Amino acid sequence: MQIPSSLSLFRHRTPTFFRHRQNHHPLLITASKHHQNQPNVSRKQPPSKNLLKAKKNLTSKKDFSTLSPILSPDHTPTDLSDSQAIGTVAASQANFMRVIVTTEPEKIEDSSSSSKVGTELLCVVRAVLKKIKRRVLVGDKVVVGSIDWVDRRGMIENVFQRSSDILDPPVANVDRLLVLFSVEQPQLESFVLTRFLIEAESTGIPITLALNKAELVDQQVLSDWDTRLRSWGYEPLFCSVDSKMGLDSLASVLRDQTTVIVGPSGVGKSSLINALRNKPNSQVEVDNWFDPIMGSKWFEDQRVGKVSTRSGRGKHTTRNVSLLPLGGGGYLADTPGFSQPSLLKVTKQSLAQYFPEIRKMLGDNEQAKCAFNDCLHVGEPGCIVKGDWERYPLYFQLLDEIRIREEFQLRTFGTKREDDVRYKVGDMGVQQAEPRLEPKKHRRQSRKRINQSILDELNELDDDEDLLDDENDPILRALKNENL
Ligand SMILES: Nc1nc2c(ncn2[C@@H]2O[C@H](COP(=O)(O)OP(=O)(O)OP(=O)(O)O)[C@@H](O)[C@H]2O)c(=O)[nH]1
Ligand SMILES: [Zn+2]
Repeated sequence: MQIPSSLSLFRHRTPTFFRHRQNHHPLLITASKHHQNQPNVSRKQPPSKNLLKAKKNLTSKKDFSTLSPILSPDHTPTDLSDSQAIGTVAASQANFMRVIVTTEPEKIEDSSSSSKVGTELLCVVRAVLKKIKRRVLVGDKVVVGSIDWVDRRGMIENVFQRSSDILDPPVANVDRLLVLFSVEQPQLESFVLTRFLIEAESTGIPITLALNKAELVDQQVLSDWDTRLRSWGYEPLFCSVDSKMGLDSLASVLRDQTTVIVGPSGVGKSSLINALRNKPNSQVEVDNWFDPIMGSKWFEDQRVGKVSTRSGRGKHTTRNVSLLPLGGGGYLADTPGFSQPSLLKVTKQSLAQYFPEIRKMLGDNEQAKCAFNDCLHVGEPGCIVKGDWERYPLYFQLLDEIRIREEFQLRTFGTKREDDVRYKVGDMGVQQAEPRLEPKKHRRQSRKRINQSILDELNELDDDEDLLDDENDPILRALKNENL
């Protein structure tokens, strides 16, 4: 078994970058206010020896004032040390993240012959980020520190603010949604397509609409769809993975961007992902990201599908997604997005703005606004949205569906705002709604509570010892060694 030299991950507890920024960064000062004193914690149950050491380290030595500020997306740190770099999280598995370096310290660039940009680093997430619930997602731009350039390891120290994040699949900083349908097999159907488009529009992320399997129908059918979809407000790209038609245009649209493909089953999403990666007839690469570094045996043991003895449920069952680097630059998520659009983020009031046709009617007529601000555009007097467009009936149909859902929410939870309800996918994938707790900012965590949650999390690690036993887990072993 290959044992990574993860010791080096833990050497620099307080990276110079953060110490430096603390002097002038207002966000940092706010963020660190509540954590300045040393925590004073009582323990409920005796944890195992090695974790006890880890806890002691966290609760006595850790300086909480270095809690990381949220970095603005276009902030470029000029004071990166030799062991720091900026990168993009391309994949995550168990406790590890694969980060591709995008910006390196200038010193490194000068002194070494080859650039470190593009280097893949195997990283852990700095414990304090987990404690303050700063989740690191695939797609996140991050600061990596404590880098060992030889062994290609590091520790994620901070996360830049996201331009967007989507939940299905969980990816940050998505630049584009590629809505993929096929003209045949399965046949293109306007209502299903509209549902996907509305769901995509509701993310606010730019959309490209592509229609695959174009080789299966004649030119007339393509041109009819082209006319129709243009009247909806889209410029469809026709393509065929089989005949390679249109793949170059698609590749150039996706260049230098992070893209998630969405669309129904069977339209060719996986085939297209493979084609754009020039990997004909191969499985989408998901599983071997970490193997070269971790050694597959060890990694297998950490994988999805292990069943917890306690809960009887699978652990780590969250969907793993990786960003696959595209030849011409940019990334493609290997996991297609929302296979069944739920439209849960869409309200009666917001639905209209997700129809380009309605947007155009309202936008084109600066002074000709609807008589009422909250007009639903269903034929109210003074409404400027007339019924002379193809998808008007579909708008009604979706409005009806959303109205029924909102009434159900109102009856069940006393609120119809999507934000107040969260949906848990329960057994057998059935969605269950439950009222959301008060937003976090109204229940600011006390220091004691934060400290307790640190201990709780470490206790959870204790509980998970079947999964992360210290002899086999390089990180726990490193922690243990460091504290000896
Ligand atoms: N005729 C034709 N068939 C295609 C084309 N692209 C993909 N297919 C076939 O369509 C079928 C479905 O392709 P997939 O790539 O699995 O589709 P998918 O969208 O990933 O499907 P799910 O995994 O169910 O979501 C496969 O049999 C492909 O070979 C194409 O351009 N033309
Ligand atoms: Zn109106």
